[in-house]
Amino acid sequence: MRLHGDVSDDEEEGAVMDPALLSPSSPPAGAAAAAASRLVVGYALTKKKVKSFLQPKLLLLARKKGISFISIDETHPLSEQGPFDIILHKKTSKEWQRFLEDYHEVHPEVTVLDPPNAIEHLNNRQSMLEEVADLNLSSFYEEVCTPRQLVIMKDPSSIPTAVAMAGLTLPLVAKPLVVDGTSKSHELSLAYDEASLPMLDPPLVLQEFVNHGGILFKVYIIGEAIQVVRRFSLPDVNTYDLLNNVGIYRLPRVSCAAASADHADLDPRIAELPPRPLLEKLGRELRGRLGLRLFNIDMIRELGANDRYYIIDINYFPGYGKMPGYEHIFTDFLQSLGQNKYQRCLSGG
Ligand SMILES: O=P(O)(O)O[C@H]1[C@H](O)[C@@H](OP(=O)(O)O)[C@H](OP(=O)(O)O)[C@@H](OP(=O)(O)O)[C@H]1O
Ligand SMILES: Nc1ncnc2c1ncn2[C@@H]1O[C@H](COP(=O)(O)OP(=O)(O)O)[C@@H](O)[C@H]1O
Ligand SMILES: [Mg+2]
Ligand SMILES: [Mg+2]
Repeated sequence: MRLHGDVSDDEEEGAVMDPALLSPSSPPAGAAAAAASRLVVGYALTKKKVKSFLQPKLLLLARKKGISFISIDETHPLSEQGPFDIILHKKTSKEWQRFLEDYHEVHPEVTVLDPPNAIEHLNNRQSMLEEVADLNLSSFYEEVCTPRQLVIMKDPSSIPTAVAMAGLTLPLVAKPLVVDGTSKSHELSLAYDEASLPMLDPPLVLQEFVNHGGILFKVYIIGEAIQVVRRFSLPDVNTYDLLNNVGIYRLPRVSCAAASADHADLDPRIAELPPRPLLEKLGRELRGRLGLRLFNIDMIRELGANDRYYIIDINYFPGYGKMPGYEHIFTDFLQSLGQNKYQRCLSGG
């Protein structure tokens, strides 16, 4: 929280936009930005994430609200950069984790979004869903669960026996166990028959495929704010498909931003968004249990069981840039963190 050198909103409104602020690839110089802002946000994000997240509309609005973004140089000590009020990051290396944790020990006043060990929980497709499995969100009206799944660490030849012993029903979605930001970790396949299972490549999770009318709900969480969008997903698998398909099918990358189904002409029973109170409860519970403030949930609703929802994926710091109005929600969130910190400062806490 900058207590000196503040610039009022009125002054900011009239200010001429520095072109450097409009280009995500050339963030403002640290000291200059810090001097003009009340909230300094350092970021350590991949190039791809910088491009999708730090869009001109976010930078413009942030600037108006007295928030500046500064790129962190990971090769230099963090204490020699900034000073930061908030650090945003999505980097999976152990070195970065240690670097950040060491810095946070010395600078507990800096808000780190989010703690590296909490993020790590989402980098593995088994641990990411554990908290959901422990949730007791099912009510008289709805049920929230995860598909049954099995982890295979090695020895592909043992998969058919392991699947039979776990009582999993085919078809199965095979997903790489570790999610590390590479496109390989998103290479999924669908296994139709038991005999082909040894062709899979562990370590992976095998998850029961759930028919859901081909529509997925992406639920974005930013602190306490929740936004949900519809995306096209995989088509349902029927008995005919099951009887006539054998082998392992590589799945295309589905449910990405280009697959928006928000304006599609859909059967209302399939298109209907999950009820708001359910999403709020889910967001609140998962925020607390995961210890994270920035994530999204991929959710599907079982076809023919209109009140049963399955959570199939949770992503840290997802593609917020494709979420309608994200610039407002995100800057409001950053401001609220700044406010809380300022109040704690005033009360000597
Ligand atoms: O695992 P899934 O469910 O696919 O979620 C992905 C990841 O979060 C991607 O980020 P990352 O590549 O950092 O893992 C993100 O890409 P961007 O960060 O480029 O936006 C995608 O945004 P969409 O493209 O909006 O789906 C988001 O859908
Ligand atoms: N168990 C499942 N049943 C039906 N469809 C699924 C299942 N798991 C994944 N999918 C489909 O595959 C897509 C990608 O799977 P997901 O687990 O979200 O992996 P990623 O992390 O690569 O996004 C989902 O968005 C959904 O369309
Ligand atoms: Mg997903
Ligand atoms: Mg994912």
